[in-house]
Amino acid sequence: MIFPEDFVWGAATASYQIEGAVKEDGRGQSIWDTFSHTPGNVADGDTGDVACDHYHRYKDDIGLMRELGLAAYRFSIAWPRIQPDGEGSINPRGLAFYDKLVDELLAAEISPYVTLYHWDLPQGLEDRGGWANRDTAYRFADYAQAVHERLGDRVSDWATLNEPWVSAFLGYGNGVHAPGRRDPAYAMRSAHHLLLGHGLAARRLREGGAQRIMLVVNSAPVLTPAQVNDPSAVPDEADAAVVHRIHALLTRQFLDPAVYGTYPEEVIEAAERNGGTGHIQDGDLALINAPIDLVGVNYYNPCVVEAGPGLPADAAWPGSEDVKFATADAPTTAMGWPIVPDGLSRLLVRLSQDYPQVGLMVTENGAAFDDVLEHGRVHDAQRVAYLDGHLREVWRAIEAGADLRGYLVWSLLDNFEWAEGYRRRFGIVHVDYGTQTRVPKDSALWYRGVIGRNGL
Ligand SMILES: OC[C@@H]1[C@@H](O)[C@H](O)[C@@H](O)c2[nH]c(CCc3ccccc3)c[n+]21
Repeated sequence: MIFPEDFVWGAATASYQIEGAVKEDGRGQSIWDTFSHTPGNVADGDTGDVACDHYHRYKDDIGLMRELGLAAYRFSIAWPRIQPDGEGSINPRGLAFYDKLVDELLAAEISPYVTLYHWDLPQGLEDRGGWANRDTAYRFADYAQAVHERLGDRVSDWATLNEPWVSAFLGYGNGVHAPGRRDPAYAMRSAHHLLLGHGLAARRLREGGAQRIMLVVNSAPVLTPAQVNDPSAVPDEADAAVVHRIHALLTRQFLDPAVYGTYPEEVIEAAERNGGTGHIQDGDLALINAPIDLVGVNYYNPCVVEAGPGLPADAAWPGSEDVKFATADAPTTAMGWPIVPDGLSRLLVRLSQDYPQVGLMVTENGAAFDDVLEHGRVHDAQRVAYLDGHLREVWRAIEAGADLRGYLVWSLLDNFEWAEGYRRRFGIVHVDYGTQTRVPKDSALWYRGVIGRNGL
């Protein structure tokens, strides 16, 4: 299976998960600093205070990327390094770090893919309402413009947000992520203001001459248990209604406004059930509908649902009523997520049909397994099998006509896995957090071969 000539092979990370140095060079506090330092929120009391110490080790890490032959590296910029309080004057030392990072990547002939927001909102903005406050969307556009003005001459690929669904529904809906709010009305408002921030920022980026702009979403084919292994299975009426609604809330809630300037009716209905639609102002959808070039797709597993009693209160989010999130008849990763490779091709083909105007890029795909470092090696055969299986599906989606531009594995390094802390390892490179030693796993060596052959 040989991929297109210009197919982009890379890896992805995010600022709070790898950088550490949380108080260095004027960095302000983020909601993840606050959340991780609040006892009970993160497994083992882990925080991102040190993480992979990438802030100090970025040159060596880029050397690793070069050895693996990566063509692209997706990373996120920590807003609190650029504007410690989320607005106002720019912190020159914060911006200087990313300036050096970009130059080091270019020197290694690796294309920088910048994510402007990967969840580390400045705490100062959260103190003023965070994403539930409409003003935050405008602060985000100012921040995006300031970063683009400094890096836009060398960075061509810009993602505004990483996974607004997670920011809104895990951050403000069920509170398992920062800022840990449990308010369904706030969740609906936050989802809208994140989209507004995306649209406003995308316009500033385009005005500044950005070459490619993307919105990155967590997405999945929404399937009944029977459909997981039998695509021809026909769900009953109740299950079909749940599948349709969850697809609307998980994926269409974000891609329909961005690509078409419309909300699915299921989103309006969820808002009407949770605080109303007063936050949606005339003209907002036109602002959100800023032209973008690509949709970034983060895929890990299908979303398996059937009609049922709904999530318990501490896990529920607007729209999850009457839904039972089922398990699939499939092996699982260390996260308990089902391994269903053809879910990726089914998703990519569906998105290419629903949103033919934009290209697609797999901006995250990967798996956590209980890796063992022995004699200086990590024989992560399960991760190789996971990646191999999913890459075959990416190839099939291309064969089926999807405009797939590239694949970025999650993640380059083992890192801070949000509420799971450091106990879950997604990296193709092992990190010993005690010594900060990096060891490429077998999956990294395998991936280097895939890149060298441009295929499987
Ligand atoms: O959980 C693995 C990765 C995270 O480390 C990335 O930062 C994030 O972009 C990302 N998104 C997803 C899929 C949605 C999800 C997010 C968080 C927790 C569970 C599922 C998986 N991942």
